[in-house]
Amino acid sequence: MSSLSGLWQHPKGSLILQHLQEVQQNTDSGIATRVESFKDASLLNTLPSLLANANLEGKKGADASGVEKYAAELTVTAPRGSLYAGAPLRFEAEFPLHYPELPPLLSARSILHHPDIDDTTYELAGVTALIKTHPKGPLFGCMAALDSLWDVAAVPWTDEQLKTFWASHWRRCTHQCDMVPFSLQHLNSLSKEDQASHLTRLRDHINRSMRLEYENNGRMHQERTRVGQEYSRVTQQPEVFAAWPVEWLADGYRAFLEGTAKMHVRQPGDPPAPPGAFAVTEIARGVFAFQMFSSSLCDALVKVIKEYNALPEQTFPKRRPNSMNKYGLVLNDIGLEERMDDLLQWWRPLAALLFPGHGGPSLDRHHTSIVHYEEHNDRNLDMHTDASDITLNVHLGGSFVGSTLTFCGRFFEPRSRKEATTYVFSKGEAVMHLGAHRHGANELYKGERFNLIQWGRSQAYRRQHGSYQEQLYEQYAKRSAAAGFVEQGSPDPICLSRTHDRDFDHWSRVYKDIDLTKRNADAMRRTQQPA
Ligand SMILES: O=C(O)CCC(=O)C(=O)O
Ligand SMILES: [Fe+2]
Repeated sequence: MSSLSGLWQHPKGSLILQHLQEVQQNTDSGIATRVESFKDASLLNTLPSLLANANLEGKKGADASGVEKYAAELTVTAPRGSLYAGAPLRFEAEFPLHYPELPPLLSARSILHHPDIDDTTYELAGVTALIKTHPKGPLFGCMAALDSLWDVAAVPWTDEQLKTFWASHWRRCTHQCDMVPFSLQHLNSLSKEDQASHLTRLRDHINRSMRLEYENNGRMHQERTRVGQEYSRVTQQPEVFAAWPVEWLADGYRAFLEGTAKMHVRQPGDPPAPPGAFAVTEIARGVFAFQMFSSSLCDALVKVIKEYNALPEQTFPKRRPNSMNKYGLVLNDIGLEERMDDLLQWWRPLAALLFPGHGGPSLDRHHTSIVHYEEHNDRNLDMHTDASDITLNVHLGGSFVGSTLTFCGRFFEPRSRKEATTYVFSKGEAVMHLGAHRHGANELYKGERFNLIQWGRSQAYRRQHGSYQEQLYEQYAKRSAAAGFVEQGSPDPICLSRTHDRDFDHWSRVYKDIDLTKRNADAMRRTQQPA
């Protein structure tokens, strides 16, 4: 255990160790027993001890707001027979310099289905909460909230106290705790005896539902691991599963990454980039296009997609890439998560230059999928913003007519539903834009189109005040709070969204005589795509 402080060089190394040990003791008698006899629940509970024993290569740094911290990545292999056995699981631990005044942060780096892991922040709420960083303990997370629940019987609470309890402790709970505040409301009206039996029933209920949630998540994780492992065994494209050679990048992009070519950003209509430069075209304000993949990489990926789609659904399920497409694939789920991690490393340096203030330099998580448009399946994609900080969209190929991509404004700007630009991809070409940039794919008339979409996310950026995500949540909150909330101003017809705009019905009546597919025709005249 003592190796931790040595390797990590954190001035509070020994205190961290002590806390990790406490957590270990706590979990032995704590969560694990509460989730009666379900062995996989304890996987993450043992994480702190694994962490303490791990041979950590710590690094010192500062987060976006300048807080100095010590971070380390660790790999955990779950015991055989566990639902989490199989691929090693990667985690990240961060301890700020001013620990324990500032809390630590444990988060998953691998995609991992587990009730203690927050789906959007990847944080391990339960484990982090148990690390005692404050005299009273940072009581966030369901587990810690449960701890407080056991004290309730002894101290009858006023309504005001219950309200505060709810606001500070239950906010982050998953649905397993949904009925608890409701149930607590009645507590004060009961006799002492009834309170005790009420709490016992409540505890039983929570136990049962937590157990279910652990089991369901574990099974989901196990199934995902199985699919990835089996597919990587049967594929005819094993080279896509091994580390990708740099030759799979377009020459100019490779030279940029290797530091032998400088980036040259041009506007459409500007003279071409000087010879030897890496050319990036700003096709719309804040939307950048460049050649990224070689033709061989595009072809190899399309083969993977076609091959996987032809496999039986029962053994190789096909998950929808986003809430609006029915066809396509989530590459992270078919055994390519690690390759997609590598891909993120390949475009982060460019994102750092093009979007320094929007998480570009610190992209560290992703959701990666394939969109596939075909005459008889998905033919277009409604105007939308992405659940990403920055998106990379690479055109892999397919022979098609139509299927252009239109960009409007950015979510946080008053002109978010204006300024449309329509673009036609070439094979291997990538487009990079903010997730907040409104865009949509226009009608495909013939053939099929394949694109790889990587939604890049930055943990550090998301924790900063004022990120797009925060604005998005605020906007959603406003919408649900005020029935009848509508977007501001008149949209360009092309920027109207059926799925995202509350005033869609109104504007679609106003624009009923406008042929929205015309944007396709305009863009198509500029290209010579085969039918
Ligand atoms: O059709 C495209 O190329 C864009 C797809 C897209 O925007 C998405 O999947 O988020
Ligand atoms: Fe998108």
